[in-house]
Amino acid sequence: MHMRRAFYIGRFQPFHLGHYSLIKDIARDVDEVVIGIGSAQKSHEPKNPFTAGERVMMIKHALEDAGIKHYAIPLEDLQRNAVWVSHIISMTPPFDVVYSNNPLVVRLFKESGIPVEQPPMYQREGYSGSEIRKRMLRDEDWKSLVPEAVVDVIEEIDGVNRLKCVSKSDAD
Ligand SMILES: Nc1ncnc2c1ncn2[C@@H]1O[C@H](COP(=O)(O)OP(=O)(O)OP(=O)(O)O)[C@@H](O)[C@H]1O
Ligand SMILES: NC(=O)c1ccc[n+]([C@@H]2O[C@H](COP(=O)(O)O)[C@@H](O)[C@H]2O)c1
Repeated sequence: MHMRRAFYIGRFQPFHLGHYSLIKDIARDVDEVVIGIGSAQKSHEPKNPFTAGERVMMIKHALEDAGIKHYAIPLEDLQRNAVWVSHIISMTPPFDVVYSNNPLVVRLFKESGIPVEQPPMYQREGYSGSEIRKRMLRDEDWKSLVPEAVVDVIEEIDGVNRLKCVSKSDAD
């Protein structure tokens, strides 16, 4: 029997409850979820504090707790948007459908003839990587916006202090 798989990409800086809720929805429609960890080459920057491997840990532990079958694959950016979809396909398990709200991602996959679903956003005021990084810098509550497993990973890697350190010279 053909396994149905969906592809979903984000930077996951960090993986938050908006991503988590959406992946739980996607997992109801397909057998397995292929998660692309975008901009995998980036870390130690105000907008991208965490490494690809740390983001793999966040996703693995959060989704393991929920029993969701998935693959989390780090994917580096390319200078050439026109060949980006081929790059993604070359690095991932085969998938039948893409879920995204990023206009460029939607456009590139549609132009390649791959079906795209554009799901609604969950509580975008709080469930947003930018908002969570801002709260980390200000010592405001951010732990309620991410799965518990992600709090553990960020504490293990001293993530908040790293973000504060890399944000000192370069306002973002
Ligand atoms: N609150 C949310 N609910 C549902 N989907 C979300 C939510 N936030 C982001 N997404 C989806 O996740 C993908 C982007 O992931 P990304 O890690 O860039 O999240 P982000 O919160 O937008 O990050 P940042 O604020 O750092 O740019 C997009 O497809 C986007 O639609
Ligand atoms: N040419 C490229 O490398 C290319 C094109 C489109 C999206 N992407 C990546 O896909 C991810 C999209 O995720 P966001 O929705 O979080 O922006 C980002 O990491 C972005 O850099 C890369």
